[in-house]
Amino acid sequence: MTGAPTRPARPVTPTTILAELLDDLVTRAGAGADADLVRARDLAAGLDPYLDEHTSPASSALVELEARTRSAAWTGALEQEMLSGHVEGRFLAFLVAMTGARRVLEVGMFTGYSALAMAEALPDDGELVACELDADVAAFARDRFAASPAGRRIRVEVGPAADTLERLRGTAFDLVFVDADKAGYAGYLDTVLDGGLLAPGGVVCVDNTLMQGLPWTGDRTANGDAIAAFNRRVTDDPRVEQVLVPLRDGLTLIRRSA
Ligand SMILES: C[S@@+](CC[C@H](N)C(=O)[O-])C[C@H]1O[C@@H](n2cnc3c(N)ncnc32)[C@H](O)[C@@H]1O
Repeated sequence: MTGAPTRPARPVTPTTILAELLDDLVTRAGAGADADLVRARDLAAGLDPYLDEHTSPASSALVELEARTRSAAWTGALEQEMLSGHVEGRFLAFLVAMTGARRVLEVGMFTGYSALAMAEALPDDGELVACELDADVAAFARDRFAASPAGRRIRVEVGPAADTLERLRGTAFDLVFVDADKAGYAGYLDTVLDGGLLAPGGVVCVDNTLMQGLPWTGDRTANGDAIAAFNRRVTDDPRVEQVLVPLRDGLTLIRRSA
């Protein structure tokens, strides 16, 4: 990445993709656009701003982290759209506080937004272990963690998450947030469940389980297929119960079956 400003974020969630499609239709229809079409566009386009406005604000450290992520010029596999952001960050922080989690594991850290959001909700002696493959983006995140008091609760593990999870076998976490390579999701969940990584009563949160709507519409892509297969596997897995929450690009909460 470099310091040059990059393009505006593109839509990457079912709602924002829908809003963009409807906006194109309204534009194409011109002055004669059907009132119901305009209403459908406004419903879709207004949802995220409404959620933002009515969710408690992010800390100044998170606002700064997001601004720096948005203004960096990303290359290769990384892009600004990977950042989870305000509402999802608040949701994850709420889960940490609500469950009384003391130990959190994150698989896929990027610039550290969700890691720092969750760390801010941990008690003083809490710890968050964040796995990240890319050493440069890990350095970006570490720089932001150093600028926040909650950052000292975060330990970054650089390398393939599968290797880190193997090393962590037997270390229990109260909350696990999976947000890395989609093809790896099933393996991560298996290691977490079978490798002693989930504390009794612990919750696993898995991101992007709607994957831009690809599992039920549109073109086949590797990520869409991986998420479709993962969702089917979890649905059929007698070890767990789950709920798919339509937050941003979909967040599935998973716990062991009673
Ligand atoms: C969607 S981003 C994470 C976003 C972050 N959780 C947030 O809220 O801002 C996915 C991250 O997973 C990392 N990643 C991809 N494959 C990985 C792997 N095998 N092991 C560890 N991290 C991986 C990518 O480098 C990327 O930074």
